Amino acid sequence: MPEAAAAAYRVATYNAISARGLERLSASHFAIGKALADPDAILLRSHSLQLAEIPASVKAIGRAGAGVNNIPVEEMTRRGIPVFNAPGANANAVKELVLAAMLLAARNLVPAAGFAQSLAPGDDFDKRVEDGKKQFAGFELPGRTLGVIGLGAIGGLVADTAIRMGMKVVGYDPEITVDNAWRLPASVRRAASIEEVFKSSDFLTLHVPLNAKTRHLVDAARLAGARKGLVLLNFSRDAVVDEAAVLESLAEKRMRGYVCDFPSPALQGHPGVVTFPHLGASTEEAEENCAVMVAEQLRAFLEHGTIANAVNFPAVEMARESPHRIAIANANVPNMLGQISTTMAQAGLNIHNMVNKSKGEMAYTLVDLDSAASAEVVQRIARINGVLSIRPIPLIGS
Ligand SMILES: NC(=O)c1ccc[n+]([C@@H]2O[C@H](COP(=O)([O-])OP(=O)(O)OC[C@H]3O[C@@H](n4cnc5c(N)ncnc54)[C@H](O)[C@@H]3O)[C@@H](O)[C@H]2O)c1
Ligand SMILES: O=C(O)[C@H](O)COP(=O)(O)O
Repeated sequence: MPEAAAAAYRVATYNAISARGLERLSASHFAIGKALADPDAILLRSHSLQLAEIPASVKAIGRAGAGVNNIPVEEMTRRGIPVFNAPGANANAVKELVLAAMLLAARNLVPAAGFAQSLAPGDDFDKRVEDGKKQFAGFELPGRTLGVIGLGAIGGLVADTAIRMGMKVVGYDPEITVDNAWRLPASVRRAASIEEVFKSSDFLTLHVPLNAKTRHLVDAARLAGARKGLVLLNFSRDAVVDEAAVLESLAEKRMRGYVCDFPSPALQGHPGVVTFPHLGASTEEAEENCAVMVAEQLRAFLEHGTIANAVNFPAVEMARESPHRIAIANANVPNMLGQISTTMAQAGLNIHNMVNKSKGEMAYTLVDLDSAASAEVVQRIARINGVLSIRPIPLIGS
């Protein structure tokens, strides 16, 4: 995309982002380019973003997808930079791949297809087809139990579809949101512990983010308590599973199969393992949905300071009633608003409208002023202990 000469904002991309999303950042206001220098925002998918790639000019990061473990989120919070993602935008794509994974494991489709492809031509071709098929006889899904760990956007859809297919579903998610709980079919059984899910599942599917609590959530101890013949499905992240423990369980014929979206040297060529090249969100629809959602969120933040779907910032909306808007990220401690508004009052600035929201240890404030704040006032606010970032947001014409 050509760099607009007078663009108000610069966006550096670190992965291919769907054109439908980039179209939301109009060329008149946004210069977009691969690893563009001095960007106001970074837009990426799974690129593992290093701190050295995040210069001081960056005001926001947009992840066109769900997982943000490839972004140094805690450091961004300390710098007062929101990290946006696209919750739910690729959930259907992942759900469909999970269903495919269950079906291919139940019917031994990968080795069966390999067998059929490998048959040499010859007179007895049909006989060899019929003789060979008995090695691949499988089982059907209705009546089998699916365990779902993580009942968010993807886990919820997988649970719902499995119920519709006649499976029993047992779910585990101690941090489930009220909205996600309401969306679940009533017949999803709530497990009291993660061990109960392992014990009662024929298939177990993981839909949690990768973080300190979920790293090696599937380990040797939990697999030892799993139902014999378990098929484990991992479309979450590689490190949610201890691969060595899975390979051992497969070797001892306690587990039936491992289907995952994360190939690794240790898994290569292993019978009982099927891997895909991180394909979960790679559909035209999901790529568009994610790019459009995150581009809109970045645009709203850069142009107006409003926040939707930031993983580290509160949601903040405020109708634009003044061209003189200031956005401030600050520590969520007493008297921050008092100090900010006093500094503005001392400079003779009148607050027209204001909103302040907090999330965990940080807070975010939008202020519409009746007149412009000078660079000196902005600097004075920036120096208040606890202010993480401050940004005057001029109203740019359409
Ligand atoms: N394979 C792919 O291409 C692909 C695509 C999309 C997402 N993902 C992965 O899937 C993850 C989930 O995506 P989502 O859109 O469903 O996210 P989500 O935020 O909607 O759902 C995650 C759920 O996990 C739950 N959770 C967190 N910690 C937990 C724990 N210790 N035990 C049980 N539940 C826990 C949360 O409460 C939440 O309900 C992403 O973070 C990403 O890593 C992979
Ligand atoms: O977390 C996600 O959204 C997925 O892992 C998709 O990653 P991708 O955008 O690189 O396909």
